[in-house]
Amino acid sequence: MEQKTIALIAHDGKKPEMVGFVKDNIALLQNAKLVATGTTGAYIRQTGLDVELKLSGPKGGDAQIAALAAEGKIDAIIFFRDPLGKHAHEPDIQMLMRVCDVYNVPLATNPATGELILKGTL
Ligand SMILES: O=C(CO)COP(=O)(O)O
Repeated sequence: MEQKTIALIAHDGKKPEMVGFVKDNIALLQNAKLVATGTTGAYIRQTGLDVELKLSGPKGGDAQIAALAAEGKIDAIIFFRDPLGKHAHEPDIQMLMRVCDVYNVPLATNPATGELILKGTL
């Protein structure tokens, strides 16, 4: 079976939750190729997993991941947004979610859905 590609993204207020999610699901995630926005990816690397780092979200990382999704190069996106925060790159965030809907790419925005997606994808 071909290796699946999972994108992982978390806003600052959600990075601890993302690291916890990755640790809880490390056995599944080890089977995948991982790609992440820059700062999220740096945290995930600390768990020992190999992850390709894109630019930081506010510097275009969300847009890079959206482009990969549009090209059919991503099997699922796990994106823990901070519902309490305001973001200068909000248009990029909306664009990423829109691209997921255009191309029917599974998108989880919380750990409960993220776990279901990992179990169904990996
Ligand atoms: O801003 C982000 C998603 O919108 C995440 O970017 P970082 O992982 O670089 O913090």
